[in-house]
Parts: sequence; C-alpha cells; structure tokens
Amino acid sequence: MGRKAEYSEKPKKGPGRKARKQGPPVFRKKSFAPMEEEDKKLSHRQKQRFVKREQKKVVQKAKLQEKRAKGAQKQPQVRRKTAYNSDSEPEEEVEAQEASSDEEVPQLVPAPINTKSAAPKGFTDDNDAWLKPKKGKKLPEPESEDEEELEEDSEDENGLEAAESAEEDEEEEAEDDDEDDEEEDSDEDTAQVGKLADLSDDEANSDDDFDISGDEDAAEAESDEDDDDDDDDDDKLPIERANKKLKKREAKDAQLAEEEMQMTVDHQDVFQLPTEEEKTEELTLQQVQQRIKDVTLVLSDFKKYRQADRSRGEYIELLRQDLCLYYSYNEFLMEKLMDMFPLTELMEYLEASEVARPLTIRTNTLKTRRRDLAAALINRGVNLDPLGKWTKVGLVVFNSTVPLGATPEYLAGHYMCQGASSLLPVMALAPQENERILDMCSAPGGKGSHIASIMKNTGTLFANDFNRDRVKAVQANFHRLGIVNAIISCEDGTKFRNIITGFDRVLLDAPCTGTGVVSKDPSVKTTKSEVDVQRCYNLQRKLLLSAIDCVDAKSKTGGFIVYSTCSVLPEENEWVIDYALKKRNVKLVDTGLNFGVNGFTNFRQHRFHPSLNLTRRYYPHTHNMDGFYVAKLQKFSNTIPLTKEQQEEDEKQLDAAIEAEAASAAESATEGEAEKETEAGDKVPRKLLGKRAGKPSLTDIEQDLKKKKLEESKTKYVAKVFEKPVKAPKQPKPEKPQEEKAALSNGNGSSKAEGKASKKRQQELQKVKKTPETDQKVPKSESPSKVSKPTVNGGASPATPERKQNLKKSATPKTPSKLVNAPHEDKVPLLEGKPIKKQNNLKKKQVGQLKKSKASGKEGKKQKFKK
Ligand SMILES: C[S@@+](CC[C@H](N)C(=O)[O-])C[C@H]1O[C@@H](n2cnc3c(N)ncnc32)[C@H](O)[C@@H]1O
Repeated sequence: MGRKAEYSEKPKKGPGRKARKQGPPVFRKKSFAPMEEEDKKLSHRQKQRFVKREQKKVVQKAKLQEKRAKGAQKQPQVRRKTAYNSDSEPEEEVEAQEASSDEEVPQLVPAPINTKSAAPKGFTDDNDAWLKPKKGKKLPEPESEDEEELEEDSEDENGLEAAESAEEDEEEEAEDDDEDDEEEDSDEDTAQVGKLADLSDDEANSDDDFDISGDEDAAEAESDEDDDDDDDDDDKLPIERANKKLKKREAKDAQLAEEEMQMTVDHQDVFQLPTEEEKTEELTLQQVQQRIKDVTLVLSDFKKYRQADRSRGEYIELLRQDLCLYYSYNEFLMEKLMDMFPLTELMEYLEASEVARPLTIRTNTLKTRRRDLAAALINRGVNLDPLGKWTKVGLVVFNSTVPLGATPEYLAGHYMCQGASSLLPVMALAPQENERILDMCSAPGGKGSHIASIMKNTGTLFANDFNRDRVKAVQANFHRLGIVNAIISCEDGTKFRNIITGFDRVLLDAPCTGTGVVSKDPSVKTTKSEVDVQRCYNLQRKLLLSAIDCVDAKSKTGGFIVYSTCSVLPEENEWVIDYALKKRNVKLVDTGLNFGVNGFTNFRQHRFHPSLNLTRRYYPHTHNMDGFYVAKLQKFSNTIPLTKEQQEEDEKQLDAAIEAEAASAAESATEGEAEKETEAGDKVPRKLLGKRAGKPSLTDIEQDLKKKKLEESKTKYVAKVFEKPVKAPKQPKPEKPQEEKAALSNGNGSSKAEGKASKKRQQELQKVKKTPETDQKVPKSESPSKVSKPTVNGGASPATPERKQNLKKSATPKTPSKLVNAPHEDKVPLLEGKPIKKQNNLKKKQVGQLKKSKASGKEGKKQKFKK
C-alpha cells in the first residue's frame, strides 16, 4: 500500500536566485578588534610601529603635562584629520593637513571639529561610504583605537582629550604617510603587481583582510632584497620587477632547501657494523632485510658511508651472512653468486630465483601443430599463449583447470612439458633431416625428442644416458611422442667415443650442480659445495672431450657440438669450454640464439678465450627462464692436438679427481652420519659405511692424514684453466708394416685383457715409429695442434682410407659396444666411425653368402639326391 500524493497544495516558490537582494556587508569582527587581541597576527613591521606609537604617546603625554603646567593655551591652527577621509573632502585640504602635521610641535589646542569628519558610532549601511577607499589610494587600516578615539571625539567635541587624540592621530597619519610616500610613485601601478607578489607570499596575504599588511610585507621584502637594485628597477616595467622579485625569492628558497638537505644528510645516522655482542643477538627477517639495505647503501658509496676503522671486507662478509640468512643459501654458493653479479643485479637474481618460472610446453610437431594444440587445450580450460617470437613450438601456460601431465593430448603425445630454457640448446644444435645425431645425456628425453621432431623422424638419433632408470623415461616419452628414428642406449658418455663415432652433431646437455634452477629445486641452495662443483666440472670436461671425439669434422652437413648446462657457475660453463678449446681441434661458433647474455671472457682473476663471448647465458631475472648456458662448437679437424701420453695423463687426472671427490663426498657423508649419531647421545662406536665399512675405525691422526691426502688430491687434480696445450713435435711418417697396422687397428679389444695387451703393444709401437699427420689445422693461435701421430683408439679417429684398409685387413674383430655385436666375415667393428653404409654392404654380403651357401647346400643335396 503506497501513500497517495497530495497535489492540491503547492508550496509557494520563494524569490529566485536573481531576485534575492544582496544583504548588507558584514565585516569580520576580527578586523576591527582591539590591537591586543590581534597582537599575534601582526606583522613585524606593524608591531614595530605599534611600539613606536606607544612610546610617542608616552612622550607626548609627558610634554602635554609640561605644557599644561605652564598654562599656555593656544588656538588650534590645523583642522583635525580623521582616520577615514570622506570622498567629499578635497584632496588639497588633506595635503595641507599632512604638510602641517609634519611640523615638529603639534597644535595641541582642541579645535572645532568638522562635522564632515565626525565619525558616527559603529558601522551601518548608512555610513558605508566611509568604507570606500579613496581612489588611487590604499584603504588605511581601520584600527580600533582610532575608532574609540573617534567616538570620544564626538562626545567631547571641545574637550582637551579630543585635542590630544587629534594630535596623536595627526602624528600617526603623518608617519604612515611618510611611509606611503616612499611607495607612492608606483601606487597606482602596484595594484596589480602587488597581487602578483602576494601570490608568492602567503604570509603577506594571510596577515590582513584588507591586504594592507600584505603590501607592507611585500614592500618590506622588496626593500630588503632590492636595496641595491632599486636604481636599476626604476626603468623596468612593474611586471618585470615582480618577476625579478619572484625569481630572487625562488633562488633563496632553493638555497635554503639545499642547505637543509645537506644538514639532514650530514646528520643522518651512518650505518654502524654490529659489535661482537650484537652479532650474537637474534634478528627478525625484517631487521635482516633492513641491514642488507643498509650495507648495500654503504657499499654503493663506500668512501662516504663507511666507518673509518672498518674495511670493505667486513661489510661484504656481513652482507654475505645476511643474504644467506634471508634467502636460505649456504655460504659457498652465496659467495659464488656474489663473485658473479654486481650487488644490485645479485639482489634481482636472488629475488627472481625465489619465484617459480612459468610452466611451458613444447608442441610435438610430429603429431600436431601449435595452434591446433592450443585450441584443444583452451577447450579443456587451459589458459595459454605462445611462448615468444623466438620459438614456433613453445606455449606458456598461465593456469589450467586440468593437470597438464594427464590430458588426452598429453597422453596422445601432442606435447612435452619442458622449461623454456631447454628449447635453446636444440635450437642452437639446429638438427637437419637425415643426419646422424647423438644426444649424449638424454634422460628423460625432452631435448632428444625435440631433436627427433625437427629431424621429422628421419636419419638416426642416438639417445644415450648412463642412468638406467632414467633411460626408461626416455623410452616411454619417445614411445608416447611417436619417435621412430631413435636408438636408445645406456652407456657412460665419457666412453661413448670408444663405441661409436662419426656423428654429424652431438648434443651434450651435461649433468651439473643445477644452480640455475633453484626455483625448481630449492635444496640446491643449501646442499652444493666446492666438491660437488669440482666433481661436476671434471665429469663435464671428460664428457665434452668424448662428445667432440664422437663428431666427424668432415660431416657435409654438420660437425657441431652443443654444450649446455642448467648451472650459472663459470666453473661448469666457460671453464669447461675453455678447456676443450685447448684440448681439441674445435672453435666456438655463433649459437644462432638472438637473445641471452654473452658468456664471460674473464671472471675474477681468470681470462678465457675471447671467443667465449659467442656463448650464451640465461638468467631468471633477465629472461624469466631458468639459469642456463649454451655453447656451440665446430670441429674442424678429426685429429687430436695432443700426444697419446698427454691424453692419457689428462684422462688419468680427470678420473682421479672424480674418484677423489666421490671418495671425499662419501667420507664426509659417513662422518656426518656418525656425528649425528654421536650427537644423538648413542655412546656406541661410530658406524662406518661405504669404503670403510667393516674396517677398524681410524684414529684422529689417521683421519687427519687422510684428510690431508684428500685435500692434496683435490688441488692436484683440479685442471688448470690456463693450461697451455703441449706442443707435440712434428714427426715424419714412415711406412708401416702390415702387422703393425693390423695391431693398431685392434685398439678396441673385445676382452679387457686383450685390450690392455693391444694398448701396450700399440704404445710400444708408437714409441718406436711415429707417423706424420697430413690434415692438421691450428685451432687457435695459442694452441698449435701439431699432432705427432694418429689416435690409436679407433673411436676417436676418422675413417681415413688408410684406416679403412687397416680395418679390412684386421684379423681380430674388436667390438666393445653393446649396440654392436655382429660376428662378421671380415671382422670389422660395424658402427665404428662413419661407414654405417658398410654395415648394410656387409649385411648384403652376409645374406648373399648365406643364400649362396643355402643354394649350394640345396644343390649338393639335390646332387646327392640325384646321385
Ligand atoms: C641434465 S640431465 C639431461 C636432460 C636431458 N637432456 C633432457 O633434456 O631431458 C643430465 C643427464 O646426464 C646423465 N648422466 C650423468 N652422467 C652421465 C654419463 N657419464 N654418461 C651419460 N649420461 C650421464 C644423467 O643421468 C642425467 O639424466
């Protein structure tokens, strides 16, 4: 139920806005309040005048009293002038009065007061004419004192007091007029100028309602500042003068601000390094963060902010500790990172490493196209986008309502879940169709499957990994993705050159410390140590040399090796490449990746080959992908620029280093466990694991000795980065007797005993006879690769005509590979070197012979039967 509207009575409309009359002027009481009340708001000049006036009053009163005493009575000669001149009053008269008021002795006798100038009590609409300021003159300040005096005047027209007040007023006015005279030249003009000046002077504006004191203040300021320039200013326009004034004021303000700033900076609290006591105190994360900022600031301008008695090292040490605490890194890794990045970049890197990288997938172009895959996944509720212009197969997934590892598309092999950075090494490898390519460390097969899809399932992909369990993943993935051109093996990559060589391209995505993927695996931040890094880079060096040896420098389409790691440490990247440059006939070439940071050519005190700037580094904070490293090498000669002895020595060193590191790692692990046990309070003898299991526990001295040995072995076998490749003397190549050639070609013994024996024999032979190398090339100026003899190991040498001859003539077949175990008529290792075609020829031969023998057998049988 609603209420009915009542329209019968319409409310009368009042007068419109225009019809309304303007009310009488209302003056703020304050403006006319007694002086005492406004005392606080008076300007300095006003106060001075007020004091002066008071003093004068006292003096005058004293004089008056004196005169009274004398009894002298004089007629007033000057008409009394009121504070407010009416418009009707002639100006001349006023001027005359002013002139007379300048006289030293005022006329004190009360005069008959002019009715025109008599002021009524208070202010009403009737006397508003008073308030109109005289044209061209500023409105005088209405002072309450004057008001009172006027009232008094009107009451005691002929009284003595009236005369007194009149005299006072005259004096005051004279004084004011004196001041006004100073400015009167520009009075009319300054009506505008004054406003401009007031705009910049809030103080002046705020003083009085009538803008009088404002003008006075402005004038005061002007007089202060412009004393010197007064003469120059005379011939300037008012606006120019105002502008000048404004600029001066601004300059003064700026100077003041500058001084103030300097004062605050000078008195700012300089960060103090904590004392020993303070170091033991526990801090909150916020406090640690603040201290990181403070120390960073000190280090940014060390001269300015440092404590006099403290060194830079102390600040850096504190910063490292705080960073370790804040980001949960161990000191070793933090130190490595601090060596790599400038401070500000380090912060960015650490922050970015705390955030997970976006999930990315790679389209399997063997089965689908990217846009079809994207459409299918969008239909399933996956929010995605192309990964970037640099890839045609990558997609970045923002969010998904379904698990990406279980969609029908995934199970059908339409895509592979892969980090963006793992697309880079395959792009750098640039596989071609129908090539023979090796993926030396393949598991779980992400990059391998990418290679196969670019090859469009043509040629042959050898996917190898040393970890048997992980090889299963390669198998499963390849099966799911529909790869049919791959041979999967489980071999030690370092020995792969002994199994099969002659590849067009090799990808070595080496095992590493994983320092680039801390966002994926945060345990890396705390678990990696110097020993881990050493172990990794020694293995990486071995693997890389093997990978290089597997490539055929004479490949028509390739001859490339791509080395990559998901580590950011130079030890695992530039150092390894630099090592390979010195040990093999390879050079660095452009990766073909048009983004990424250049590799280091120098790092701390180390200097690498200048071409290392062709390698690429990727960081989470700059590329929003995992920390990654990619280098592309081209093999320009199949010869090895080292003598056999040097090669063996190198290998021994690397092997020993890896073993020593492994042993020390096991040792430290057992020690750690044993320590834990004893810490736990179990007072039982230490449990020994690993190598020392079952052996009596070592005494402290023995343990010390062992530790020393370990340390020695570590330092001994850490390969030197600047190690110069040893120059091999050039030797003439004498004719080899057939026997020796055969012996040489049997380097790959099938049994270990045989292998060793043949190796010894070969070494002896090499000592006696050395052959010159014909196709030698110098890899780079600093490493002349004059090789004295061909490699004995068939895996590392190319299939030269001479070698082919040897292979044919070899009496005993040595086929070490698990992949290759074919009993052949001519007993040649089938997959050695390039001649894979030979395998087919052999097979044909074998088949032909078999057929022949069968045929002959049949014929024989037939013949027998016939017989
Ligand atoms: C970084 S992962 C390879 C990832 C792989 N390329 C991919 O994209 O899926 C390194 C691999 O090297 C393997 N590995 C370690 N030592 C090896 C060796 N001596 N020979 C061959 N593979 C090795 C590890 O089992 C590991 O799977």
